[in-house]
Amino acid sequence: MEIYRDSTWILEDLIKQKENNKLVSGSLKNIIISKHKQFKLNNKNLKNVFACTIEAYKHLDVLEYLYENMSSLEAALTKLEATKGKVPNKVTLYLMFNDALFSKNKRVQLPNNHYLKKFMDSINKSLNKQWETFKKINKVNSIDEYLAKKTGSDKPIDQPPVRWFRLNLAKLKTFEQITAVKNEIIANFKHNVDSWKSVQENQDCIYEDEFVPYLFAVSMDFKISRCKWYKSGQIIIQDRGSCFPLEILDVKKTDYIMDCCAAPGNKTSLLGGYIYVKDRLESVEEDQPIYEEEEDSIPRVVAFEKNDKRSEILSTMMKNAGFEIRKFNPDLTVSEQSEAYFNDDALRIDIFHGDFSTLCNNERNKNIYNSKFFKFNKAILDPSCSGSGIYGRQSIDNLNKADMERYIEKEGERLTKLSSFQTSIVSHAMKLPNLQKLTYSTCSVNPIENEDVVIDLLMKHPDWEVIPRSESIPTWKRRGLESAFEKHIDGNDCKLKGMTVKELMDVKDACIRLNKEEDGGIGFFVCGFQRRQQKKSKKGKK
Ligand SMILES: C[S@@+](CC[C@H](N)C(=O)[O-])C[C@H]1O[C@@H](n2cnc3c(N)ncnc32)[C@H](O)[C@@H]1O
Repeated sequence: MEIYRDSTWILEDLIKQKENNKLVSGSLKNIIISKHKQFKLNNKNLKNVFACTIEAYKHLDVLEYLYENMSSLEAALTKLEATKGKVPNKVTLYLMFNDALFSKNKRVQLPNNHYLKKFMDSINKSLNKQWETFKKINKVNSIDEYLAKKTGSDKPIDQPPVRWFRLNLAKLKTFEQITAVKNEIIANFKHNVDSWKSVQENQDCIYEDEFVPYLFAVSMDFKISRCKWYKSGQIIIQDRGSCFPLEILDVKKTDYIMDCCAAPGNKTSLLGGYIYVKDRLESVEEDQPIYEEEEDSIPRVVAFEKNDKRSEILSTMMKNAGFEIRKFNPDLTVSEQSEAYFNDDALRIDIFHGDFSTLCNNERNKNIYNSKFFKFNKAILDPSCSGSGIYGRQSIDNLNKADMERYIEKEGERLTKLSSFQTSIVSHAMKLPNLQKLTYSTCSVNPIENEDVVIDLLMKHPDWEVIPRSESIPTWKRRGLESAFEKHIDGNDCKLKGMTVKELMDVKDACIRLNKEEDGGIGFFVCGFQRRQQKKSKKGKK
């Protein structure tokens, strides 16, 4: 009964959101997990509660119809109240109806002698009869057909076409080790193919990416989490697009880099691997350590995260990935430090549990900027976004879209807010005097969060320009969305202040898009920016 009780709380909350005209956003899985935590529910039931709630939520209108139209229900409930003195509420009934009609074994999850199981058995016939009527009215043969008809989607599967993983350079201490693990992984597959599409249906194939070093794609059926390299932390699951910002940032040994919106930390750990390793890989002797002693103990990578829980996740992820961490609170006290943080050969990452946009905003924060942060010359900005490029949202998006008018209105408001937040956080970074290069990225496919933000930033910050295509993964074909730039052109003129049509098209070319599925993974957007070189004055030239 605990499963139905917990699922009832969560489903009631989701229904309330819907009734209050709030669109449910994010993946349904994450919503349910967070509600599970919010209500402090029994973790052992999470999997069942998840399945039970998600299915009932998807079928809500059908369950409402059955509840309203089953003529014998009222009498059966009255009888139950007379004998037991209690009746399940409407939402619990929805959940039990859903299990009885649409679960795999078409059974409610209760022991045979439970009074509610007996109650459900007593109404089972009329429930099925009402469901038959519903199918007839809607001219469908199954619940899946009904959902497909309602949402206009014929795609029941919402998962990436392949799995991507990369070597974790922080755990591979010599070039020899890197090569050995890479070769061992490849040898585990029968075929080393030259396109990610070839691995899709074939568990025997592996693809080594041509754009990101040490990144591989394998079939979705290959269980990465079961293999020894994953268990030992030598490989990390990371989508292709998510690795692109670091390729554009062109990490050098002399860099000091901020990851301004870091949790859960996929890009931070990739960055950590690159900054301590990458530019030494080519020249290093086979059996020599790839890490050199640092000249000082000033952190080279700092990661900001303002959310409490996500900041915890970030620290755990960094430790698991092999980094020594030091963690600061918003009041700038050290809250946690790995024992080996100050060891000479430690790969250090500093984590700031605080709001990046307050950096340098007041006297106290200026002090930090003027000390440790003074050296930071590059930044990654991967702020919160609508997540419209990620997987696991299809059912929730389709449900929202079924109510199209409300969807368009609410989604429009939400995207406008997100877009102005995204512009403001990158704007803040652009004002930090020592920053020379940064990347802006989202896992959204909406131009308002992507190309529009890029244009907005260029208009607000004439001292910054985009990193040109020639330095931004030039061979990647899919660049900025045509329509997002065309709207700024009037005949032969660019409507944007101080920009020619040619310059605008160069901006389009500097942007990179990865289309969901078509490019092998999540939908992703990234654009690099650099501070314009100061033109030398005539006096200086002389
Ligand atoms: C899209 S996620 C980052 C994903 C991460 N870059 C990765 O690759 O794993 C955005 C993160 O930025 C955090 N965030 C949003 N605004 C922030 C701010 N002003 N300061 C610091 N972190 C912020 C959010 O809490 C969220 O964890």
